[in-house]
Amino acid sequence: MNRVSVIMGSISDWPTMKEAVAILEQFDVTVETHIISAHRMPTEMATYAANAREAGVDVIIAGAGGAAHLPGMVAAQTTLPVIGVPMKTKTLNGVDSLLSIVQMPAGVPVGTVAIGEAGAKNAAYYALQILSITNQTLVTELETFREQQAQKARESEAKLHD
Ligand SMILES: Nc1c(C(=O)O)ncn1[C@@H]1O[C@H](COP(=O)(O)O)[C@@H](O)[C@H]1O
Repeated sequence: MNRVSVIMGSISDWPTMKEAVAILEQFDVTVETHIISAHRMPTEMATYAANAREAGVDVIIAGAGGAAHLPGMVAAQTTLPVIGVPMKTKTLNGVDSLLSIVQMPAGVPVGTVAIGEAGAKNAAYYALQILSITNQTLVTELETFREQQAQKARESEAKLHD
């Protein structure tokens, strides 16, 4: 079974990152969650990232806020796909997190999504789409999800003209 790792710099990121976990759990994948900070737990972070592929992880979703170095530092130590989720912050509205995550040097990519909960949700869908390259069940499930989403939009369109 496919495995997605959802990691975050602090427990204070959980209200955002749980949105990603909730979506992943609706699909046929195993999810693991960890608090791992590049700043506060540099040794554990390096060990985790370096061993993730061998441990059976397929995709890493990493959320962090402010000086959000976690996604980039994890990406530096693995060739697994890393998706970065910038936390919304009180001081700079998450622009600090976004810029810290997105501006990686060439050769060490972090696939960066939008700030906050919408970003966390899209990180989950993006991880599922990556996994669907080799998982036909996920292809079918994602197509069903897209159709349900379209149906809801059509219904709201119809309500607008009631
Ligand atoms: N950006 C990082 C990293 C890191 O990048 O290693 N470790 C913690 N943090 C961030 O600090 C913010 C405040 O954390 P606290 O609420 O624990 O003070 C969180 O959004 C976390 O992701």
